[in-house]
Amino acid sequence: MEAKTHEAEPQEHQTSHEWGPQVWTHLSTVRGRSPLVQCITNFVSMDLMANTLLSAGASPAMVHELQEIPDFTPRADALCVNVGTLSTEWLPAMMAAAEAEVRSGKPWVLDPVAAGATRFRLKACLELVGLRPTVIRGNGSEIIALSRASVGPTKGVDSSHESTDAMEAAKALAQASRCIVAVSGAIDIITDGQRVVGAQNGVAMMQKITATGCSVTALIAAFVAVDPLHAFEATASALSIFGIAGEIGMDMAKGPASLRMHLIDSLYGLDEATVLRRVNINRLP
Ligand SMILES: Nc1ncnc2c1ncn2[C@@H]1O[C@H](COP(=O)(O)OP(=O)(O)O)[C@@H](O)[C@H]1O
Ligand SMILES: Cc1ncsc1CCOP(=O)(O)O
Ligand SMILES: [Mg+2]
Repeated sequence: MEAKTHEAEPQEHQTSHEWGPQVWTHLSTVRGRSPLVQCITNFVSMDLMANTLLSAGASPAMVHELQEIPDFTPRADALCVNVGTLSTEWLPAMMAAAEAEVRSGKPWVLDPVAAGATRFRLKACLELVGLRPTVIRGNGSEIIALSRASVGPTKGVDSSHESTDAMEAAKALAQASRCIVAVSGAIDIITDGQRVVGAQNGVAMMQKITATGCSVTALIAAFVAVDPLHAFEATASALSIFGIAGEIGMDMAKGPASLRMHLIDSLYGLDEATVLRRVNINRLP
């Protein structure tokens, strides 16, 4: 039987002013509870993803061996599945872990990296979507490809679309898959198929650091782990917090490499006043 943990009555839309305290509560709860996040992710992202989770106060574990899933996954508070360096050998572990999370009523988050680049990848992503992720987070091109279930010309893991180009695709995917869909970009779009908000934190230089998208997906998993009944709000909070850390990090950075370091430091050091002042989440039409 499928456990029903991550569906609550939709709340009314809030103003940006009202989001601040909620975003701070999500971050403080992650720091206080330190959720264990199992990550089955690509080789490129493992380091930045683990460090992002640690600096936010969560506990990362990169566990991807199929034989370990039955022992390990039930102990995780959330799961992050990322198909960035997908191979035939890894897919069964991703599927088994997702099924285990759903069975134990825990949230899991999918990052469909380069979903539209190859037929193998698209088919795998569609199978994973069928296992009811709590949240899907991709860039504009990935969400469009997944929503249309189509392979096409892509820039691989990078987006050739603005996040706003994927607004309707995101809504359709959220409705069809009954999950939260987040599209990252200059404006991060978050939708449950009905409500749509935009988180406008972050800096463009974050696109020049590999695995920032992967890492914010894992951060979403940590935030949803501590508030599974409000996955929509927790997803917006995670994207906003990561963006704020990027904004503060950019004040000290000289380029992508130092931004990577300062982003992690800023995420670790975020305080309540800064979060309340900088959160920029608004309803979108
Ligand atoms: N133009 C931009 N302005 C501000 N933040 C951005 C911009 N582009 C991407 N970001 C941020 O960078 C992070 C990674 O997003 P993105 O580059 O879209 O993902 P991916 O790496 O999966 O393609 C997200 O936190 C997103 O909000
Ligand atoms: C470069 C690369 N190639 C396969 S996965 C990957 C990392 C992609 O990370 P992100 O989607 O966060 O930019
Ligand atoms: Mg990505």
